[in-house]
Amino acid sequence: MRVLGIEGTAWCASAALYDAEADSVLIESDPYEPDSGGIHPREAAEHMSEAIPEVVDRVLTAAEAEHGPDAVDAVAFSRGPGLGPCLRIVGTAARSLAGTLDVPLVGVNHMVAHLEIGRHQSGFDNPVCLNASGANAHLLGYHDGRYRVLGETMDAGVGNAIDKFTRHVGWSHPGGPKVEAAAKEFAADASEAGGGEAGAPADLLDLPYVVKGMDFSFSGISSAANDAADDGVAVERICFSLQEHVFAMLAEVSERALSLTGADELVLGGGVAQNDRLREMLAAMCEARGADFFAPEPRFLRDNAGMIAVLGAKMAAAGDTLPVAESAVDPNFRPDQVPVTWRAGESVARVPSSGESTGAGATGAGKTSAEAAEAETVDRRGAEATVTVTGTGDGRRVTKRRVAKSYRYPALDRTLRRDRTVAEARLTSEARRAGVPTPLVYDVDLATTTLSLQHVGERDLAAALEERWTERVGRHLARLHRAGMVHGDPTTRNVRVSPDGRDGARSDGTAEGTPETYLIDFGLGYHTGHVEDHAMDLHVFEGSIRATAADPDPLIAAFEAGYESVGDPEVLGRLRDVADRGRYR
Ligand SMILES: C[C@@H](O)[C@H](NC(=O)OP(=O)(O)OC[C@H]1O[C@@H](n2cnc3c(N)ncnc32)[C@H](O)[C@@H]1O)C(=O)O
Ligand SMILES: Nc1ncnc2c1ncn2[C@@H]1O[C@H](COP(=O)(O)OP(=O)(O)OP(=O)(O)O)[C@@H](O)[C@H]1O
Ligand SMILES: [Fe+2]
Repeated sequence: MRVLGIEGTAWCASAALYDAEADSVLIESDPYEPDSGGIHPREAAEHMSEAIPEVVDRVLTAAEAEHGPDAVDAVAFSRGPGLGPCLRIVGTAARSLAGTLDVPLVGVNHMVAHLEIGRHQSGFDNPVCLNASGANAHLLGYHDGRYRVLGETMDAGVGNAIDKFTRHVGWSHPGGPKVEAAAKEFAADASEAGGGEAGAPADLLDLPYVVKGMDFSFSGISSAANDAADDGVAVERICFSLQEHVFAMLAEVSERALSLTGADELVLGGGVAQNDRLREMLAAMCEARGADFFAPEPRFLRDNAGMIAVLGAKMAAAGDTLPVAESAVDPNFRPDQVPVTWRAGESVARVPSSGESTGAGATGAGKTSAEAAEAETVDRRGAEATVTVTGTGDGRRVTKRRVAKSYRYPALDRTLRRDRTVAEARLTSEARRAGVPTPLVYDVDLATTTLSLQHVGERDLAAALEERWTERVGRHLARLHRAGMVHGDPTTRNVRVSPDGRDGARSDGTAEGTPETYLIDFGLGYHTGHVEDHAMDLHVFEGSIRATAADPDPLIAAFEAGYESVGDPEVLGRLRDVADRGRYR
């Protein structure tokens, strides 16, 4: 099968021919380059109306010269997301070409295409995908016939966040490559001058680092970078610091997604993925956890019609074509709206089956959870920390050590680990005083960023997802919020449950209460009375359920009912806004 693809969601007018038998891709592109500022939608659309027919014509001419008049078996086009005026031009061109050639039309989601080109080229079975593009930034994982959004930016796309800074300092669009060059220059100059530790230049600028579960935010960092420029900080230093913060955030949430889903493959997509430092950090993160990493070559990372044609061929082969009457474009087309027809019959995502031994490096692996619970020592590795359990029965203790992340700039890494260890010790205790079941904190060692904690629960909620537990988590978060705190990372891996315990009575029948669900891992928690921050906690918890549960709705309904019975109804109202805001424009 040969598919002609058309791309033109924002800046890149592109056409491509994918020959599935030969697995070869011919791409012809014509970028729109704004004279000043960022992308102007009207100018971009004018560019598309001139450039799309030209690139299509070039590809079609080449295809027919080689394969004759029946060279094309289907026409695929980017249906969204993107700028409405640009998308409409692409849609019109695709419909008319499919009609002229009398072949089927395929409507492709641009973000799913960014993901699938990496999966196609890597041959990975079931990877988590990080899409790092201009207008977007999100993590996708396949589960039950859809790509779920495991985490995403709460405001700008990663490229746009960087471009916002370069516009501020008067650099032309696109800013990403210029920031990369300036950051490299800063690192080279610093290392010539003697540099800092571990080969890293000294003098990282302190910028906001905002991660909430697997979601993240760039608005604070863009403004802080602009302010630094206004204050006269050298622009190369800002570029270096911007990259170190933004890409470390992306590497961290990617690691969390691998840890939560149990996946051991990561693919990278999108225009920002052309950045060497981002790829280097992700490769280092994956190597440290024993996961495989793949990023396609640059021509398939930046916007291009090659990826549209490749996914278009898979969709056409699955019979997933579009009647013209239903082929309207969608500027807000989300990746999780796409029924993944081309992976039908594949095995479903691996979800950790036991909370006792997920992730690499578990010495308890291969044992049943009962056997592991009896063992003297059990090691587990979360996304941030290694956890060792010592002792038996009620005397069990957990030693949790936040380990250094080699992908992160050393001083930033140390600060994050230290701050989170302090926050976890403090908030774990304060939450308990507010009536939320949490482990007792026995000891804190900041030099080694290690906590000694009471062992609680018999398994992670991820391994026992039931409505009766999510209802309790709702109550616990409501109580926490009423006390002016947020958890910051309330996922199904950060709730422990004791299925055999009974509320109000110990499992041995004595009067002392044994709560059935505990919140753990408060490292991203903080004090706040803002409705917005409280709503974000609920958003993160619901996201972690959607990422792993086969039937999330009843679990979420129970969670919200639990929250409602104790908490502020305004927070549940705000939750709807937060969820919508994460949806990119
Ligand atoms: C919906 C669609 O229109 C949109 N397209 C898009 O954002 O173009 P894309 O080619 O994927 O990414 C462009 C972004 O990629 C950044 N970029 C390009 N090279 C870069 C580099 N070496 N380092 C950092 N950023 C880079 C640019 O600054 C720009 O912000 C998207 O995929 O979100
Ligand atoms: N106090 C505790 N009692 C029982 N088990 C615990 C305790 N603390 C941690 N664990 C276990 O260790 C795992 C990892 O701990 P934790 O979540 O604190 O670290 P992390 O590296 O931040 O992990 P993640 O990224 O999965 O959230 C937990 O999912 C849980 O199974
Ligand atoms: Fe893109």
